[in-house]
Amino acid sequence: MKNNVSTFAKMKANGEKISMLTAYDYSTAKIMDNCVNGILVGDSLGNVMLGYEDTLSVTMEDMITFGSAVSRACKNAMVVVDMPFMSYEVSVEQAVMNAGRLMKEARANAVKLEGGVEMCDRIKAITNADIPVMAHIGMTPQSVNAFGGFKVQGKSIDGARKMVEDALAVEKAGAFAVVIECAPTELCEYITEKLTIPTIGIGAGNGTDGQILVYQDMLGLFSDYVPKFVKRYELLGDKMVDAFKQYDKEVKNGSFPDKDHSFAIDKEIIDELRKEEK
Ligand SMILES: Nc1nc(=O)c2c([nH]1)NC[C@@H]1CN(c3ccc(C(=O)N[C@@H](CCC(=O)O)C(=O)O)cc3)CN21
Ligand SMILES: CC(C)C(=O)C(=O)O
Ligand SMILES: [Mg+2]
Repeated sequence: MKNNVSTFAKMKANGEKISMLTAYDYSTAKIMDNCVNGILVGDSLGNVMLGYEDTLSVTMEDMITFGSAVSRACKNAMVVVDMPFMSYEVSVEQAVMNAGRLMKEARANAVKLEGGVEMCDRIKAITNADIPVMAHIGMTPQSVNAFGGFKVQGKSIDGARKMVEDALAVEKAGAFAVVIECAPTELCEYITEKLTIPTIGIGAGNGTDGQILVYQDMLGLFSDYVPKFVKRYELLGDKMVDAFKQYDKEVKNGSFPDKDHSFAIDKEIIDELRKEEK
């Protein structure tokens, strides 16, 4: 059966770590589906799929195009789709409408939105519509202009207190899990102990209930920037360069395509055709 909100709850209760990665397309999601517990169609697609400098330009239509592609591929992993910037901030009504679109049109199993205490009325209303909500606190990239950059959060006593408040508030509002991004290890550990819902960390150390990374980052396919928290498990970008250059060489020296990758015709037929032409 497909993983769902109760799978995640049980895993936390059993002390089992939860693994998540992002994916944005059918082919990648199909490969990933049986490897991790959950797949996030993140608005980070703005950076890694569309080449924007941040996530602010990502639209509902983008999330539906990429989200539905991933949903079509997943039979095992729970599929969570990010709500893009300005699709939930305006009002509770707007938030519920757009969360509903991600369920109906992207066939998400849950939605994710950024924000703590100030987003709790949205989290409550979406949850009341039976749409599971994953919250996202700490360094929330849609607030890059308010933060003045992608900076680690929660290092001061006020910042740490605010993050604990945010975590407790999103749990109370009904979130089934919470992503904590770019925050000190011990703070995330403390929050994880205080919450009954699973915490999923990115740049949050090893004390959270689960982890998430952007798949292009962990495969070495994205080089615009490499945050400190990214571990590159492969350097597929280098392997792709090798393959692309080999192809270019073989096209130019005529060794591709060979007979095994070409279609044949009876010699008599081609001879006859050539005769007719003369
Ligand atoms: N490819 C990709 N990976 C991500 O993890 C990611 C995205 N895109 N797009 C949306 C956000 C943006 N994220 C980012 C972007 C930059 C840093 C970064 O440069 N951090 C620095 C400075 C930290 C500090 O000094 O406070 C670092 O060294 O990690 C971190 C997270 C995380 N998300
Ligand atoms: C990195 C994760 C948490 C995310 O929000 C994204 O990929 O958009
Ligand atoms: Mg995101």
